[in-house]
Amino acid sequence: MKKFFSVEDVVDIYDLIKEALLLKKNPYSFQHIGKNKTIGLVFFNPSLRTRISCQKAAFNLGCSTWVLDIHRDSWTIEMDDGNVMNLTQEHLKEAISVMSLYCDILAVRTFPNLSDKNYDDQEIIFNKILNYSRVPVVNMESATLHPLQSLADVMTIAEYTSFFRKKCKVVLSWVPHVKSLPHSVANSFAQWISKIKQIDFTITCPERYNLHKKFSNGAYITHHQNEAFINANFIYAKNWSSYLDYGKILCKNPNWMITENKMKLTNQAKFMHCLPVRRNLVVEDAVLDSKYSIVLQQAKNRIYASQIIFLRILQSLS
Ligand SMILES: NCCC[C@H](NC(=O)CCC(=O)O)C(=O)O
Ligand SMILES: NC(=O)OP(=O)(O)O
Repeated sequence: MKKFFSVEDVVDIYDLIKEALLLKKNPYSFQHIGKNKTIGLVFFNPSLRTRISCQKAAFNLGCSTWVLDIHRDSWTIEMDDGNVMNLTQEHLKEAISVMSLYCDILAVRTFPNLSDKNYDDQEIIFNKILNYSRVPVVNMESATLHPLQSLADVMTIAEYTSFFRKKCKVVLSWVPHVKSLPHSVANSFAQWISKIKQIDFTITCPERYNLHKKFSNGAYITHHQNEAFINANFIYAKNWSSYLDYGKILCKNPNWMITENKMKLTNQAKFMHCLPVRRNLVVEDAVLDSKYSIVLQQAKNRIYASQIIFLRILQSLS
């Protein structure tokens, strides 16, 4: 594997999930591969899980890591080309080129601006980073996708379905939020799920909240949340801002929150969320604290999702 931007960089997703689950059983089996290797983790946005699970994954492979939180620790970075840099201190071009000299894999988080749809859709920043880096780049959540999260999510579903032996219904449900949030987690989840043929996939969201067709292709889409929940085996809750009215918050209706009563419509569905989650805005305490919630299993699988990706890249280096 030469880079990890999306599911399209994966040859066989079933194989990848299987190997990641094997790593979970035997996390130190490839400790030799990371000897004298370094993974650089660069954050243009906050993180808890991605940052620490990637560090743990690297540790499991015998690699060292360094982390740079751009806004807290570094110079102000100029992202655009051709500007007179009166207000910014270092250009992305030098910053990424230099950082890539200090590691063997460069993992980067760059959220969308949510104001210029084309700019975000074309992944301008991530593509510049790919271009400037001398080493393979891993996506830790970009303008449109969060593939490490989605890999952990499909691994979690695999664990609860005896590796997809049972057909299952997965529902991605939009939920309310007070902030304008990216589409990356939802897009990426839809993209990965659509590659697994045993999954019957539904997306439910308010009017004008449909995701880009490129990612939601193949899903059954309904604006009636209750209808979507019937017979569901997994409810994946996530807020995103409107895609059509790009980045806008058009709905704050609290009736979209996931409640215990709504979960009763399902087939004893497991509750999933990528975290961080705002309690009693997105989901009721009673659901998050119930035995149906598998958010911590998802978070744990973030380690092995990163680990299998780092492993595949390290194997391709040697
Ligand atoms: N990496 C997981 C999700 C990150 C981000 N959530 C957030 O920014 C929520 C923060 C808040 O609740 O203010 C998102 O939706 O893409
Ligand atoms: N789920 C996830 O990516 O969490 P962080 O934003 O805390 O890394």
